[in-house]
Amino acid sequence: MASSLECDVIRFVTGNGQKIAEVEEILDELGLPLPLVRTNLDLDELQAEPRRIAAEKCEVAARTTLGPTMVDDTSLCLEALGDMPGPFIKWFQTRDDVLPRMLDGFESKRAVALCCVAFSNGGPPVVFEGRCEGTIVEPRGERGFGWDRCFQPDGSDLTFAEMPVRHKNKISHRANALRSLAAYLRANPDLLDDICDISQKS
Ligand SMILES: O=c1nc[nH]c2c1ncn2[C@H]1C[C@H](O)[C@@H](COP(=O)(O)OP(=O)(O)OP(=O)(O)O)O1
Ligand SMILES: [Mg+2]
Repeated sequence: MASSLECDVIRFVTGNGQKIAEVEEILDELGLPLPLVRTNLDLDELQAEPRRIAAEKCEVAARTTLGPTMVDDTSLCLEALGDMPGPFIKWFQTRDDVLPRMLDGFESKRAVALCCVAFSNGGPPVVFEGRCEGTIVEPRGERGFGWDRCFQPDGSDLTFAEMPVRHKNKISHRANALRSLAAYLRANPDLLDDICDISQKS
């Protein structure tokens, strides 16, 4: 705790408070409590391949915030629909049961949640991808956000919205992306030189 006060900050650019809450909890759990500060910038999201959306958004954000920046862009890919809506998922969340209704008449209910976390400390962004496979089900549960009530990860009888947040944060697409980021930052501690000393935090 004390060391983070001596640190500069990383701007986490998002309009979604629940997303950054999960990111902070996952990083804590990984023993890497980065000094994140939420910055609520409404930036355009280039519609492209998911990794590029995150990279582009991070680059624009780093230029705008003029400092170390992180973004998370999350896609939900439905097998029956050729991986659509993917990054467009946000615009399909008009009703709680919209995902199961979209798959009415399709045999496959398979879905992949894909989280792309991009980080830049001024240079070109690096992107880390995390996946979580599962199935789309009728909405169940009260926790979480977005499409958590309709996503049941493989290996569980519960939707993300039914399981304790700690459990979601162990197995989620976001946790998998942040594990790769943590490994990268631990292998390249010089990247955080101006921000914080992660050796005190592991
Ligand atoms: O773990 C998740 N569990 C359930 N739903 C989720 C999750 N993560 C993102 N979501 C939702 C939010 C948004 O409807 C869409 C992704 O869009 P995405 O652009 O990444 O998020 P956003 O626009 O809400 O926030 P931001 O300002 O960081 O772009 O899927
Ligand atoms: Mg967004």
